[in-house]
Order: sequence, then structure tokens, then C-alpha cells
Amino acid sequence: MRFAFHKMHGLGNDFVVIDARSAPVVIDAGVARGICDRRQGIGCDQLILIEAADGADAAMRIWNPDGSEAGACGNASRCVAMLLGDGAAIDTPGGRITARVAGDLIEIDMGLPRFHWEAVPLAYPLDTLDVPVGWGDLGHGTALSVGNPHIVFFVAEDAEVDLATLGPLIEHDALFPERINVGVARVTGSSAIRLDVWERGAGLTRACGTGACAAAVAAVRRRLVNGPVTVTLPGGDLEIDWTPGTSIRMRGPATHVFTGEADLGAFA
Ligand SMILES: N[C@H](CCC[C@H](N)C(=O)O)C(=O)O
Repeated sequence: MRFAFHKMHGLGNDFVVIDARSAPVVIDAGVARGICDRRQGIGCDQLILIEAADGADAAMRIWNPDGSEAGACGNASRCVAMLLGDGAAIDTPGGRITARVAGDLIEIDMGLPRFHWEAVPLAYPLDTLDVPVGWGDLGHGTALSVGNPHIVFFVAEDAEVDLATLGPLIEHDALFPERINVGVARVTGSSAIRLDVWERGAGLTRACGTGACAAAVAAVRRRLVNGPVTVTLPGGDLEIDWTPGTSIRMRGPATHVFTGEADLGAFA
């Protein structure tokens, strides 16, 4: 079966986006792994499927390169919004998001963050603002869900952190029954953070939109910054606006690179 796709990215976090609103495309973990594979497939950090939805402009599903499904993807949300247009309401497994589109600058309302240990989720009750567990030089992170699970560690600006080693160790720790995305954040100003993210199911990426949301919310909760927060990732900046009791608003670019076609059977 032939399918069309959009190759897109948000600050270098790249996606294959399949718009299946008019004709269903069946994706399973194996096909997702095949499409994401940068040597034998098309290659991307996440595979995104847009589907028709009752009561929303579309539904969006997200697969990581290991074949796991995710509840949210901030950078891909901006790419999908670019395709759907201003005012788009999109249902994701992590909840409803809405978009404002002005050219290639897009704002996504990512919904409310969740802080309860069962919402992250953690395997047992802990203070999610200051998780009393350590991995190597990283300890006392802040855990939360922004539609997908994150733990954020704040370190000194000049601290050296081997995230390539510690990331998978933390991602697969038994404390996180659904695994977790791991952020290492450095506060660089009263409303500025530098962030690196080890993504669940994907590894180190150039940018992580939900990671930026998680880091900004965690920093506001810890009173380390005042909003709106500029989060600088290896691929560029996102602006995150959040105050307690409100939904998270993320602003940043989306880039459409090319459209292509492929045979689904090539990835099964
Ligand atoms: N790896 C994430 C999904 C992609 C998130 C990231 N690409 C973003 O922009 O938010 C997870 O398994 O929850």
C-alpha cells in the first residue's frame, strides 16, 4: 500500500508525518520501527499519524523509534498544527491540544501539567517536586506529566553530565513503570534555561518540546525562574509560558522539509 508523508522538524527534532484523515493507514510497532530507522527506513525521531477525529480537527498518534507509543510530542504538535492551520484542535493520547499558527511560528496550548505520583506515573508514592532518588551525579529531580512522563534535574551551569550514560539508566529504572524522558536543565537567567533531553524510546535529540515544557514548569514550581521561560535546546529556543493552575503554552517554529511517498510493505 502506497502512502504519502511529510518530512518535518521542530528545531531539528525530526518527524515523518502521515496524514491519514481521508484514508486510514495501519501502523504497528514494527512498521514504526521500520519507518523511523535512519539506515533501512525513512529516518526520524518520531513517526506521527494524523487521523480523523470526532469533535476535533484531527487526532495525532506518536511512535518512538523503538516502536513505543507516546502520549505527547511538543515539536511534532507544532508541525501538525502547521499542516492543519490556525485554531486547530488536536486530540492526542495525552489530552486535547490547541494551536495558533502565524507563519512558521506556532503556539500550542499543551494542557495542564500533572504532578501527582500516579499521573507521572511513578511506581509508588513519592514527592514528585523533589524525588528523593539519585542516579550517579543526578538526584532530587522533579517528575511530572505533560501528556508524557518527564523527570527534570537542575544542575550547575558548568556541571558536566554524561546524559548518554545516565539517560537510559534512569529511563528504564523500575521507579518509572512507563519509563520516562530525562531532562538536564541549567538555569542561565531569571527566565532562561539551557536543556538537554534523553528521550524515552529515542535517546538524545536536538530538541524535545515536552521536555522544554516540563523543565520550565519544574523551574517555576521550584521558584528558579519567572515565566515566560526561554528554553535553549541544542537545536534552538522554545518559549514556554506557565503559571500554577493554567495550561502550558509553548511557542516555537515548525519546518516542512519535503513530501514523499513510500510503500508501507517495505517497513513491515
Ligand atoms: N520520546 C517522547 C515522545 C516525543 C517527545 C519529543 N520529541 C517532544 O517534542 O515532545 C516520549 O516517549 O514521551
